[in-house]
Amino acid sequence: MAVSSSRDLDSPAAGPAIRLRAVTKTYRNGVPALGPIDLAVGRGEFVSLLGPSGCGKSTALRLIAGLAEPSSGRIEMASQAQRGHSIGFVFQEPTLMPWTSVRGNVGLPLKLAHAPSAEIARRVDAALARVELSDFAEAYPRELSGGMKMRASLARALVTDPDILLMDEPFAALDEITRFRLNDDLLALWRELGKTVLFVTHSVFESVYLAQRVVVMSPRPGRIAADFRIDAPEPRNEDFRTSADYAAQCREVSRALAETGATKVRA
Ligand SMILES: Nc1ncnc2c1ncn2[C@@H]1O[C@H](COP(=O)(O)OP(=O)(O)OP(=O)(O)O)[C@@H](O)[C@H]1O
Repeated sequence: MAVSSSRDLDSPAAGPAIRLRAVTKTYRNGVPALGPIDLAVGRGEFVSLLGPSGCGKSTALRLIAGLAEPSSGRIEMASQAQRGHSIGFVFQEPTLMPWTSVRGNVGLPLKLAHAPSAEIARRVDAALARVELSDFAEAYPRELSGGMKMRASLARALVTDPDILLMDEPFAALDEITRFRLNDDLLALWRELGKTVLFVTHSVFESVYLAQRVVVMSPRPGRIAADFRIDAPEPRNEDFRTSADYAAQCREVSRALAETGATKVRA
């Protein structure tokens, strides 16, 4: 089969931040992990990819980040993001280097880009302030709570001022109180910074709370089963989380997820 895969420049002025056209991914071992999927994420939009374990959500993020190539189809990015600097990636594990401080970890992408040390210091300070971790700049990862480690990881993704933030179940391993707090802080950052966010999660509740659009994926190979626009007052807060409207939208998204067969027990 002819394979056409590319990460082309879209029109720089208009168009979405990210566009996937008939993208598929089959791994070398023959596992068809994803697609075909078509997806457009608008500039400044907050979109959540929701789907069962193994449906290809992380694969989709890795393809968008350029960490892997699609087997077929095309991925088009807005011009800034094409240069790679303009994508920030936050993983489920904070993946901090244990031998250096929070400051050293957060500054790593700038150090790798050979930025001058004064600029690194300035941008690291700004990123740490954004995630409320300024007081822990000199601490080592082992001295941080799970939530603080995730804040450091988020600061590291923000330090290059990317246009696009790709987040792969970043809060899944955290306790619920910490997760709610980070949800609110992430929304505040998104409102302030206007970045395009693509946020992968297993959680219906988290996706409806955070996203403007929830894209529901079917089991592997993941395809788009439903695409919901979430209707919520701004800013979203505890009132929304406890509202009948939130509960109703969660039910609707849950139903769509169940209709994909995702919640059936598989042999
Ligand atoms: N490098 C790889 N080589 C072979 N198969 C892979 C590779 N990476 C992922 N897979 C397989 O591709 C499928 C999709 O994996 P992926 O991690 O993208 O799913 P996911 O939806 O993110 O899952 P989870 O929610 O559990 O993290 C799975 O069946 C997985 O085992």
